[in-house]
Amino acid sequence: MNTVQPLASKSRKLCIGLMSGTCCDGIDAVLVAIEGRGTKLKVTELAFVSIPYEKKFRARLLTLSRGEEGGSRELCLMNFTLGQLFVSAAKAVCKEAKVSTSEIDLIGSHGHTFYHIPEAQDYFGKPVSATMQLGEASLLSEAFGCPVVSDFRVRDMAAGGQGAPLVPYTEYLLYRSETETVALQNLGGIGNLTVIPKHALPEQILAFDTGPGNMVIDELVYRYSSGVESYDKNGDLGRKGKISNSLVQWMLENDGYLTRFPPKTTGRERYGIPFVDLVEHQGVALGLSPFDIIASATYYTAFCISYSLSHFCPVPVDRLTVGGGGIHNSFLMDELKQLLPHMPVNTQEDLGFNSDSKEAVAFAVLANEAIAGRPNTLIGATGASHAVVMGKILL
Ligand SMILES: Nc1ncnc2c1ncn2[C@@H]1O[C@H](COP(=O)(O)OP(=O)(O)OP(=O)(O)O)[C@@H](O)[C@H]1O
Ligand SMILES: CC(=O)N[C@H]1[C@@H]2OC[C@@H](O2)[C@@H](O)[C@@H]1O[C@H](C)C(=O)O
Repeated sequence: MNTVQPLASKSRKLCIGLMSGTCCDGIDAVLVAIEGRGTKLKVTELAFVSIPYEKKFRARLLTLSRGEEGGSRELCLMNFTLGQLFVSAAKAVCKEAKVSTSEIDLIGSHGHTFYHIPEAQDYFGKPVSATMQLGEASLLSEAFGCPVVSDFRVRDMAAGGQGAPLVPYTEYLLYRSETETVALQNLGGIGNLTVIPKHALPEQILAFDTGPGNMVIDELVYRYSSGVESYDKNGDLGRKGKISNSLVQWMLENDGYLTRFPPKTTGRERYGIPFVDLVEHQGVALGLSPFDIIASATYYTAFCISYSLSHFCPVPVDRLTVGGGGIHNSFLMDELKQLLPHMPVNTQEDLGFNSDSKEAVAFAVLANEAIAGRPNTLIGATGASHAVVMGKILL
């Protein structure tokens, strides 16, 4: 018997979406009311909270995920510790909305991407894709007593996909247009682009990771502020520097990801500390100041987006809508607009959406589709052989 069926048919559900992104800055929790599903979906945001990780905890999580220290015991503990933090964030968003936890119908939790290797080799030398999201969802199930959907990416990988990006399916449901070809750029730790041609069918949508979003900028700022700041607030530091063509050219030549054709996805494994070490070393060798290096890294993020739009887009784009925390970096936004002089660039806010809650909303929506047994992936985003129902359902 399918015990989620009555819930799947409920006309209006109160759902929580939970996300910890590649910036590793904390947990985003959103409470939404969801009516309908598929192209009939209606989502109303009721409350949103972002609970930052404590500095020491964040540093340990990053160290552990780089595999430099820690072992099986700590990995096991981290899964449950994150699970508890997800419970606290979910409770906090209920409090913010003045909704009791017993009123929640459904939770969709992305967890935290601990490691993601879409193109690896297994022990026997065969190609394999693997990914691991932490944040034990059973703790949410126990705390809220409602169905919880989690661990979305693995099912897509099992179907031959890269397990990312997943938000584009929800962008298709919420942002498609009958009159325009819409492109959506997310500026999180990683940048990712979705192109939705006008009147598109799901299989006509293209989405992929463009390269670094804020990840390289954040790490540089962290270093130059001796750990006091973790991002370039409003882009003020980058704006003080001068973009170095030589450093940008060097980044381009040493990137190895940007020029590859989609489907493709990337993460901290490529643009994390080892990459930043090289960028910083090269910047110093070129005689650049910290501000110049931050400015050049910021420009590079914008360059990757404009390169991706001009090289990989199958159809002309009518407008670009940007979301994710990077919209608050006005230097980055200005550079992006300058690189795309003929394209209208706006933000999610201009369309009445919240940039910061978008990914958390997406995982509530993906959970809502999963409990109805509806495929919730796009093959043009992940490269899977067929669309699948992602998410493990805890009843
Ligand atoms: N006021 C601000 N000024 C400049 N940058 C900001 C500001 N606020 C947030 N950011 C940037 O946004 C980042 C967080 O963005 P977001 O929460 O969208 O990333 P994420 O969800 O962790 O990443 P991903 O989408 O790759 O998983 C911060 O690390 C910072 O770089
Ligand atoms: C493996 C992983 O966590 N990938 C993230 C990352 O951060 C942004 C980009 O790379 C995107 O592909 C994905 O996240 C969003 C939520 C997604 O799946 O759409």
